[in-house]
Amino acid sequence: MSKVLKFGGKSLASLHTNKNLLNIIANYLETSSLIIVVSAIGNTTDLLLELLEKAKANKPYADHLQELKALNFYPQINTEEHFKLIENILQGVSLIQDYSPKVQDLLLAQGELISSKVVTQLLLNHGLKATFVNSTQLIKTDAYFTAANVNETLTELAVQTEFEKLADKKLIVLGGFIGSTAENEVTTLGRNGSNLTAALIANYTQAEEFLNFTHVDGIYTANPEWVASAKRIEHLNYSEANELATFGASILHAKTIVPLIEKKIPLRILNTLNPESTGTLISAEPTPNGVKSLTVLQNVALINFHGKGLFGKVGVDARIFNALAKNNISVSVISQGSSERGLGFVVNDSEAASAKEILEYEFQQDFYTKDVENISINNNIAVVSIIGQDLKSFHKPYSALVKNGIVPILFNNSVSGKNISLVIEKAQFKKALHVIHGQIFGVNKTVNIAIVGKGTVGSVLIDQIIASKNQIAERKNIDLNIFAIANSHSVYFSTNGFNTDWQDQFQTPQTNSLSSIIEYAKEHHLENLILIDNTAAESLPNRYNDFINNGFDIVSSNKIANTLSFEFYKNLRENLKKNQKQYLYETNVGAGLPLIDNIKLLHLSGENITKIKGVFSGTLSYIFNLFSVENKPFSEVLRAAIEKGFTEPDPRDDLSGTDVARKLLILARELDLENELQDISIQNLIPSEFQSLTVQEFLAQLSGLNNHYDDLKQQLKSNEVLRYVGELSGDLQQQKGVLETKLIKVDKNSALGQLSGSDSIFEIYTESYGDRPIIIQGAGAGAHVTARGVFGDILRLAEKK
Ligand SMILES: Nc1ncnc2c1ncn2[C@@H]1O[C@H](COP(=O)(O)OP(=O)(O)O)[C@@H](O)[C@H]1O
Ligand SMILES: N[C@@H](CC(=O)OP(=O)(O)O)C(=O)O
Repeated sequence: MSKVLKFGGKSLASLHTNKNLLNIIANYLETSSLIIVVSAIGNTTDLLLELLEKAKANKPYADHLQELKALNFYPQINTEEHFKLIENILQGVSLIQDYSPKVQDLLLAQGELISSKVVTQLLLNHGLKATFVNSTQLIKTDAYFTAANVNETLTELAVQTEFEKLADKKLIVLGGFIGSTAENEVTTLGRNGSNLTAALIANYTQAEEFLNFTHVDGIYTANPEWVASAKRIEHLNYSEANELATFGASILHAKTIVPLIEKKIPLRILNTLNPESTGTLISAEPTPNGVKSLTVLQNVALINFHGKGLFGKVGVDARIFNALAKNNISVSVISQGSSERGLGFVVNDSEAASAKEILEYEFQQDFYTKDVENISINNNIAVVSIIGQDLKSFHKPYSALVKNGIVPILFNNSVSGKNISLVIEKAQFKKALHVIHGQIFGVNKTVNIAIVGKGTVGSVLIDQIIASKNQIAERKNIDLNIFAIANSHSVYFSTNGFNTDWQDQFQTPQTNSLSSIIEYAKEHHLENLILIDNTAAESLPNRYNDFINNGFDIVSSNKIANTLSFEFYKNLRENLKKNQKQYLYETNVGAGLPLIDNIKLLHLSGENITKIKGVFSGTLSYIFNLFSVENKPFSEVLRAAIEKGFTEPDPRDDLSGTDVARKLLILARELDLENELQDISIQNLIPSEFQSLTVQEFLAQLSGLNNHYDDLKQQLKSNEVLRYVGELSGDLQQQKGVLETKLIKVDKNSALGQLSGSDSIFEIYTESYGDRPIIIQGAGAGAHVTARGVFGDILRLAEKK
């Protein structure tokens, strides 16, 4: 018994330096006779096709031809006969500026004819007695040039007759991919066809094994060129491998597996360049259930057949598929959706136009009676197949896709095996692969983050994410990848994600437009997108919808979006709902304190929140905690707060009460109250004569505030302290609540009175808790706690993705 060994183009690419091919053949030859099937050397087939196209366009091609000659040069092998033919064909094509599929096949076949002669000579030179066989004589096909169908009876006969004659030869070499018609016109079996040649020879010679030497370590869970985290598969059964081949895993020709099944010949995919790898075994042995791999068909088109009048009528489908089959057009995915959508099916894009014509002819009578309305072609699609997927658990990859803005145009599960194919927009196929692969194979899912704002909170957050990245990857299987960092005028990108030295990673901004973040994500097929807004910018919230429409969730420490008009607030939420996206802003009130989520949950669970009251501002907390108990003028306390960096650059932004009012409004809207900022009664702590000063003037005159605040302090009883509070009350079942911010006197033994440092406190009164409010208290400001809070929101989103 013999073994069939097939070597792909890349395995032959550097024959002079690469000893692996010789070693592999010599090793196997010690224990078995061998039939070696070879593809054309390197990218010869692609070069030949390019030459044809150049000649057809009447462009110069001499350089290209030279490249081809160099690639196929081997001493002692006279390639003149082949190159004469190649040059003649190209001259002819240049003259008439066209070529037929028959001419294409004759030209391409020269690649495999040369390589099989070269490999024979190489083996002979190394003392291995190799015999060359011209495979165009063995593989008999129909005349469907460029993708000819093998005539199995004639081929079996030809192979067996030839191999009987060669019974005493232990090492035979032949070219894959090529054959000939009954009239001896040269044909090819379609791209990657050498695998099919090898499988047929294995069948007809009853080989014990088919070893397919390629340049990757085996079959992977997805094309490793597209999905870097794809894993090698140890074992596939025939039916899985067949689905894989049929649905586009270009590592196998679509028809490779069938000839092996009949005689149960095992196929092993191995790597010529890495002989250590055990590769992938394909055999009749059963394998565990579950998804095995993802494949893509790219050169396809979707035909939509609209014919409401015909549905329900017997025999329509048969008419469609018979008409196509008669013309040798095969259909890979079929979906008969709702009657409005008619029937959709996928064909090779090169056959789409003739498929349409054939059907228009077949159904001309039905067009006339208006039973068929329209037959259209969509070339802008790809088919992603999930091999091994059953319908039971399909909802998971499906919803992962939808969350990433990829809505399949149609899908079906194959009749031939466990496999679901999705027709999607061509531009989205790589992203779809990443999303499904991450979802199914439990390998880490990547969450791609763009951070706008690299001030105090922004930069602390970036450091925090980078520092915790590895732990999160290990514990949660989530890879947090910061792909963009921006401020109001510059955007910086990093293909592999920013890391510890992120500050040095961007010396010059790559662009200044925030839209480029969206473009970059599209171009790089990034999935699971989050935009972080760590700015205080008024303008950025207006861009949120752009990001949401393009697949981003939003996390924001910026309060603006929640405090613009209620109309804006509502529209944003409607758009989030429409796009199934989320917007988290836990840090908008109380920085890192778990406030908003708790209020949301209480409200959602039907708990009637009757009042929320508290010290919402860490800055004002610090100022009045200190001022109330220490014997210091107000200006001195305020200066201490400024020096500690607790205030905004202009402290009047804090003292005006607007920040507290915004927080109050955000909480009110969580309770479904439709208040506007203007509805809030805000006590401005700046006496009117100080309100129109410049910042510098104001800072120079702080002591002017002392009299006013001393007066207030005088009025305090011995057990009282001052607190600046926000309060939300009224009938909260109504559309609007009563919202006010004010400086009040409280008992120093009360919860509010006991507040210290720059802590915030929130008292949440509800019907069930009566007059004992839920109290949330702690550091309510500061870059570190705020960044932690934003980080918490990111993780919340990442886990749901
Ligand atoms: N699931 C998959 N596993 C491994 N490789 C795949 C897969 N799908 C597609 N490929 C592609 O198949 C290529 C190998 O097949 P091919 O080019 O025919 O090799 P060769 O020319 O060496 O025979 C790889 O470069 C890889 O990109
Ligand atoms: N040379 C042909 C046939 C083939 O199978 O090649 P490879 O084994 O290198 O994919 C092609 O490029 O399509």
